[in-house]
Amino acid sequence: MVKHAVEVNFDGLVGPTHNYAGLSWGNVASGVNVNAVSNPREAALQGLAKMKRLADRGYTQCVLPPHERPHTPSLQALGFSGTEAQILERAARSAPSILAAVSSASPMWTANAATVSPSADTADHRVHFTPANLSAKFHRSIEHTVTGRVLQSIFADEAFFAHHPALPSVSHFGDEGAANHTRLCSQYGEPGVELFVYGQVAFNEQALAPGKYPARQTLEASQAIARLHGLKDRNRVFAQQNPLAIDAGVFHNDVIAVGNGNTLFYHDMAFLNEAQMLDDIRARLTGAELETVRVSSAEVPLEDAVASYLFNSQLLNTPDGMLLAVPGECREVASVSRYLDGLLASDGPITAVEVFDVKQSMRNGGGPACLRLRVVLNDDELHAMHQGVILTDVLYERLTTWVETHYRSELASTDLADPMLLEEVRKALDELTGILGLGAIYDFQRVP
Ligand SMILES: NCCC[C@H](NC(=O)CCC(=O)O)C(=O)O
Repeated sequence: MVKHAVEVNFDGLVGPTHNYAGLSWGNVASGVNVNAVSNPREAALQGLAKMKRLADRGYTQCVLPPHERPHTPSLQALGFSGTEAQILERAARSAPSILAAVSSASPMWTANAATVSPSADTADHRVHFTPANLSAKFHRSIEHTVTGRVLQSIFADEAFFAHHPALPSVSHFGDEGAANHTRLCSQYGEPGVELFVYGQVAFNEQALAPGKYPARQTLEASQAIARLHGLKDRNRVFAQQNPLAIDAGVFHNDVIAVGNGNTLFYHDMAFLNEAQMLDDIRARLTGAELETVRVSSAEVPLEDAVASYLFNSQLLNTPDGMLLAVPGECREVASVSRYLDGLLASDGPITAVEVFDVKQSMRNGGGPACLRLRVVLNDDELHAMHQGVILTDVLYERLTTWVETHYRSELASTDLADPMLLEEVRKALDELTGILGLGAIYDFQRVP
C-alpha cells in the first residue's frame, strides 16, 4: 500500500555572521561581491519571509539552525591558540582568509546539507540521510559535523530514520548533497527515481571534466550515497553535468535544473548526455510519464540563467499544476522575464510563478532552492520527527523577534575578528536551541 507523503522543505536560517568573503571560486556571485558589506539581519528576515509565505500557502515548512561562527575549534585545530579573543586576533593578523572561511554563514544553503532518500525508495524502508562532506571548499567542509548532529536530533527515531556519516573528505568523494540530486516520481509516497548529477569522475584522469572551475561532485560520491541509502538500480540514475556549464559558473546542478514529481525543468546546456539521461529516467519512472520543460540557449543564454538563477527555483505542487518560486533577479534579466511570461502562457506543467526576494543570499550565489533541503516524509514519519522546527505562526514571530534582537545590520570582513561578535553569536544560538528544542548541538554548548 502506498502511504500518503508530502515534501517538507527545511530552510536554513541565515546565521548572524552572513558576509561576503569571496570564498567560492567558480561561484560567480561570490566572486563578484567579495568584500561588499552585508546585512545579516536583512538576510535572515528575507529567508524567514520566504518560509512564512510558503507555510501560509499550506506547505509544510521547517527550519534548520545556523552554525556557530566564527568556529574557533577549527582555528585551534589549525594551530591558533590562546584565549578566544587571542585566537581571533591572531588569525585575523596572520591568516585573514582562514578567519573568513571559519566565519562564513554558508550552512544557510541547506540544499548542500545532505542527500536524503525517502523511505519509498530505500531497501529498509527508512528515510536515509548523509550529510555532505562539501570537501571542495574549506569553509563548507567544516559544516557536516554539526549538520549531522542537527539531523539526528530532528530525525531521532531509528525505526523511521537512518543516518550515515559524511563520505571521506577528499576530492575523490567530493559530495555537495541535494544540490546535485533531484527526485522524480508520480506521487511523493510512490517509489521514485533519484537523479544524481556529478561534475567529474574521480578515478579516471581521462574522463571529461571542466577546465576552468572545479567540479565539486564526483560520480564516486554519488554512487557511494546510492549504495549507503540502499537504492536499487530502478530507483537511481547517474548523469554528468555539462563541463561547459560548470565553466560558465554552474557550480551545482541546481543552478541549471530542478525536478519535482514527474517534471524536470532544465536548460539545454545542463547535461553532458541529455538523451541518455532522459531514457534512463523514462525506463525507471513508474506510474507517470516524465514531463520535460527544456529551456533552450536561444531563449535563455547560459549566462542569463546563471545571472538570474532561473533554475534555482523551488518547483512545488499546487492543486492545479506546479508553482515555480523564483528569485527576484529573474524579473531583472530580460530574456528570463520574457521566458517566464511565455511559460505561464503555455499549457505545460508549470502554471504559476511567484517572486521571492532573497537578495542577500543571492549575492553569495544562493537562490530560493539553495536555501532549502527537501525531505519527503509519509504521515508516520512526519509525526515521528521533532515538531519544534516546524514553522508555525508562533515560531515565525519568535524567530523574527530573535533575529531583530541579536543580528547586526552591517557586517564587513574587518568585523569578523571582533570578540563581541563571537559573544553575540553564542548568546543568540544558545537561545535558539531553546526556541527550537534541539538540545546541545553546538561545540560551545558541549565543552565541559
Ligand atoms: N547552494 C548555494 C551555495 C552557495 C555557496 N556560497 C558561498 O559559500 C559563498 C560564501 C562567500 O563567498 O562568502 C557555495 O558556493 O557553496
